[in-house]
Amino acid sequence: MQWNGVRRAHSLRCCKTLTNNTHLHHAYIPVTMSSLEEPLAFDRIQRFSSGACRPRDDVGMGHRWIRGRDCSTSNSCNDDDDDKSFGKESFPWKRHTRKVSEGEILLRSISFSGRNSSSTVSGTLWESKSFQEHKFHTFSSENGISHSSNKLVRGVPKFVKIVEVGPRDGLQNEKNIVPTSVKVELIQRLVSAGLPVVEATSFVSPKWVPQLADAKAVMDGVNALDGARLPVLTPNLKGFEAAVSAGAKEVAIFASASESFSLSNINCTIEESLLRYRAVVTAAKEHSIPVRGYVSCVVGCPVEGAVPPSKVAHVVKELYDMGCSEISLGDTIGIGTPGTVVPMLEAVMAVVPAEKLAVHFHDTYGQALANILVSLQMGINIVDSSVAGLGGCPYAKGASGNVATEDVVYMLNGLGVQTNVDLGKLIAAGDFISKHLGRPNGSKAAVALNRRVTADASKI
Ligand SMILES: CC(C)(COP(=O)([O-])OP(=O)([O-])OC[C@H]1O[C@@H](n2cnc3c(N)ncnc32)[C@H](O)[C@@H]1OP(=O)([O-])[O-])[C@@H](O)C(=O)NCCC(=O)NCCSC(=O)C[C@@](C)(O)CC(=O)[O-]
Repeated sequence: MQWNGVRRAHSLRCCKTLTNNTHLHHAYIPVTMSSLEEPLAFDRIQRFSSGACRPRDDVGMGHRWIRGRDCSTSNSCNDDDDDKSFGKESFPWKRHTRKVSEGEILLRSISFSGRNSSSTVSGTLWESKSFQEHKFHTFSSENGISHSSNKLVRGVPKFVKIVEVGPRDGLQNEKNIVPTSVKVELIQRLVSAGLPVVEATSFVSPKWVPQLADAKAVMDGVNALDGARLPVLTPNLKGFEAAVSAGAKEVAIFASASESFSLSNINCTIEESLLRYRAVVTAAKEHSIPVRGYVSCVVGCPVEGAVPPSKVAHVVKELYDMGCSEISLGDTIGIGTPGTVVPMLEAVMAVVPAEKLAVHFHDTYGQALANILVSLQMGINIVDSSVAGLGGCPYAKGASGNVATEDVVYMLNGLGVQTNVDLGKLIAAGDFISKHLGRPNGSKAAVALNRRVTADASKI
């Protein structure tokens, strides 16, 4: 989650400490958020989780935060260690090369094999003067791990829907405004990589998020694309109406589990935002437009510290009851670990079915893939991610972007989970936007695979 723009003074009702400040504005927020620069060590966790704004009677979250998960779901959290084979993966490589005539332009073909043949995903990428074929085995073929035989992966779904949020969540944070044509090409590339949902832009106030002020033009450029859904963010009826007249066929509303964050992000309290969103959902129903709901700060808030799972569950349930077709749980500042994510998911899954939930992890502490894995084990099968790990938060120094889509796809391929995403084309899309932004691709998998390709090419 990233944003930029104006922060208007607003009455604060959520917490005594903040109420004592006359208003919530830039000068306040970064001071608290700068704590993200420090590693989240044990003493740091205690300081973070005892934020001044957290209700004093909330001891449950602090306990969980420190002690880690205490899970009662059947498919994920038994800690038996009788199946040690999972850790013994090997990575055999098959490589065939052949020379081609100078100047001939060929497409590289890479195939990524999962545990069984049905999970193989292949595609073409990178124009090249040479042709090679690799088989990347990211699973062990020796120990015979399968969904039915290994309890650690048994709970993982066979198919995961990836919701690509890079063009919106990623680009809303860029210091320099990205040209509309680049945004459009990025979306085109992501759609052609097989991503089933690509969040295209936001119809928010351009004063708040100038980076996405070209929302209508972006929609004009991508409306004709087939093969993917292209939802957009709408914070109110004004945004909804603009989105519909720009051709949007799906929208997303975004609430928060933290009062302070709600105020700083959309300038209203949680309850006020829910009122607004009811109006959006009602209007969307009249147009038969599906509405996705987001809840930010599901494990921690940059201002308030730890956020109790019960509060997250309350907001999620409100969005579900008002008619959201899917609700995405955002670890906005990427502070979660499986130890905090599991209790949050337990609380949420007690009020909304797992199949209606998505997870949205930022990767500030490098915990995103672990958090995704544990979420999948608990029955979630929708994952948000951002190509090349685009993103970062201007008010949380040191906070990074969403987990990189390439890394998620690489992990899922290794688990034999289908996504229908062509990793090669996805990496090419990530390289495209990274090049435009003038920085290295933020995906570790993309960097490693690119390095391998370069090394192999030099041997020819
Ligand atoms: C909600 C508001 C509009 C309230 O902002 P406000 O200032 O309280 O609104 P207002 O009603 O007083 O309007 C102020 C001005 O904005 C205009 N305006 C009002 N609405 C719109 C609109 N829809 N589109 C275009 N313009 C709009 C309105 O017409 C007016 O213009 P003026 O009269 O001054 O010229 C503002 O706070 C806002 O736009 N916030 C958006 C912030 C944002 O986009 N944040 C990032 C997305 S959330 C996120 O990233 C989290 C997520 C989803 O990724 C999950 C996670 O990681 O946690």
